[in-house]
Amino acid sequence: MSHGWGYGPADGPDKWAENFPVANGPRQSPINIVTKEAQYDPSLKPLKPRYDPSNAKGILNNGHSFQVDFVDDTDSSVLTGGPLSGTYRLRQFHFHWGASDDRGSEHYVNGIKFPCELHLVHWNTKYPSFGEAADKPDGLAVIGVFLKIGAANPRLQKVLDALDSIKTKGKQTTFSNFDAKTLLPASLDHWTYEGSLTTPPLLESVTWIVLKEPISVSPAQMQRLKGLLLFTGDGETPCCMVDNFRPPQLLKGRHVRASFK
Ligand SMILES: NS(=O)(=O)c1ccc(C(=O)N2CCN(Cc3ccccc3)C2)cc1
Ligand SMILES: [Zn+2]
Repeated sequence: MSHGWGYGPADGPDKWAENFPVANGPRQSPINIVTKEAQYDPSLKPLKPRYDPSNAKGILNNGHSFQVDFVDDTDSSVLTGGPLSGTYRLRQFHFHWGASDDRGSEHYVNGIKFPCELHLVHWNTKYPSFGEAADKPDGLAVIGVFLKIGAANPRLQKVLDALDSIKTKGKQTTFSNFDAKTLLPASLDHWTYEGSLTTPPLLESVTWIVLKEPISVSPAQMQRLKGLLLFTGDGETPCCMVDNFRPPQLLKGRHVRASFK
């Protein structure tokens, strides 16, 4: 039983507004980042991700992607700086990808798509929990990292190797001692704008921080992602989980800022 939404013709992004009218709201994500229109903002502070590898908890096939979850009951894995005021705790990271390497990312840069995009999800500790933060305008902060086809990325390997044990929807397994910082590129230069979750309930609560520098992923590593069976629970007709991305949404007057010249 699907949870009502997906990425196919019957339940995909064009249908989401039927159950989630905020889909047509003023601050929806993702967007196409037009770099010439992004204004350098010298007031943006250096981005400071400080993650404790021991907070890694588990890896879950949630039916529309897979996510690595972190213990978030203390401030041991947090993000500060950049456009953020206050402290945001790391909750989970997940990916979006395509059936072929010509698509897969949610954000575009000057109309350019990447084969995959990593999202590291954080919530504002001014609220008592992720659930409380998730519908507040300053509740969440997501770091977006583009993956570009190139050399195999050894830092992805532990995550990819765990996928065989979560082949179908609802499966999860322990996933410990993982430093999410190793998934970030050398440069933390970024674009930032006010947006939303890119999946239902599409809550307009996300400060997006999209890194300019991609990380590499090899074609073989991309194949591992595409082999995931999602959207289905055990016993249902298996279908490969691919194309789990929402297309870019209207800017509606928003401004994108750049942390670099
Ligand atoms: N692609 S994205 O980065 O924008 C993104 C997608 C999903 C999530 C996420 O963890 N949830 C979406 C809703 N879900 C259920 C939920 C739970 C509590 C309150 C409200 C809703 C959790 C976070 C970021
Ligand atoms: Zn995402």
